[in-house]
Amino acid sequence: MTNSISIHPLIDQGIPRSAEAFAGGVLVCACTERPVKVRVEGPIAHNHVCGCTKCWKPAGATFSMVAVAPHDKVTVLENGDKLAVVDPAALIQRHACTECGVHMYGPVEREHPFQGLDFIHPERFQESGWQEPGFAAFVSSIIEAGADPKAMEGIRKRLTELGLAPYDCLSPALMDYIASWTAARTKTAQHN
Ligand SMILES: N[C@@H](CCC(=O)N[C@@H](CSCO)C(=O)NCC(=O)O)C(=O)O
Ligand SMILES: [Zn+2]
Ligand SMILES: [Zn+2]
Repeated sequence: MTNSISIHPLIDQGIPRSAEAFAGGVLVCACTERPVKVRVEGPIAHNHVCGCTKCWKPAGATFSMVAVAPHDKVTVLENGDKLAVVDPAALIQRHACTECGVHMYGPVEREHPFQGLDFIHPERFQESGWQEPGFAAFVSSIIEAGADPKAMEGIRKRLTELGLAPYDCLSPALMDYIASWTAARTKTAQHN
């Protein structure tokens, strides 16, 4: 019974399809008092579920749900004093609410193919209609968080059933994008 495996509470019953183009919204943390609010202006991209140990997950989830938006479209609206960077050494500078733990936005500031993008968790939007996740990244990494390696076959099967192709890194399209960026940079360096 692959149905008994919880991937993420919001998608275990099937992925909600976005009706129309998502125009952006406000991400809200889980605090009942003084919640942190972050505006994302315009659409999000590359929504996916992620099995890595670093992305924020709601209680009971095996995978996080994470997407990107351009950094200049992301603005802290309220209670930004509650935010702190989880790991200053990480590529993604995850800004988390120090009270409830929800990661609100994670900019990539270093020279990297994702530089200029912020990682966000669409499920924290107070609005609905955001682009649904399209693939599953870092699937093998759930073992690092305690999943039984013997359960992996069933988990990959369930992800596939949900329409989330499982990958142990990012999707082929994103991996090709990263490799193209690296190749272009290497070429430039060789010509200098
Ligand atoms: N096995 C590690 C993998 C962590 C990892 O590399 N995570 C990816 C994906 S996060 C969203 O897709 C990544 O790019 N991380 C950069 C960063 O975290 O700064 C683990 O599980 O910890
Ligand atoms: Zn909070
Ligand atoms: Zn992740």
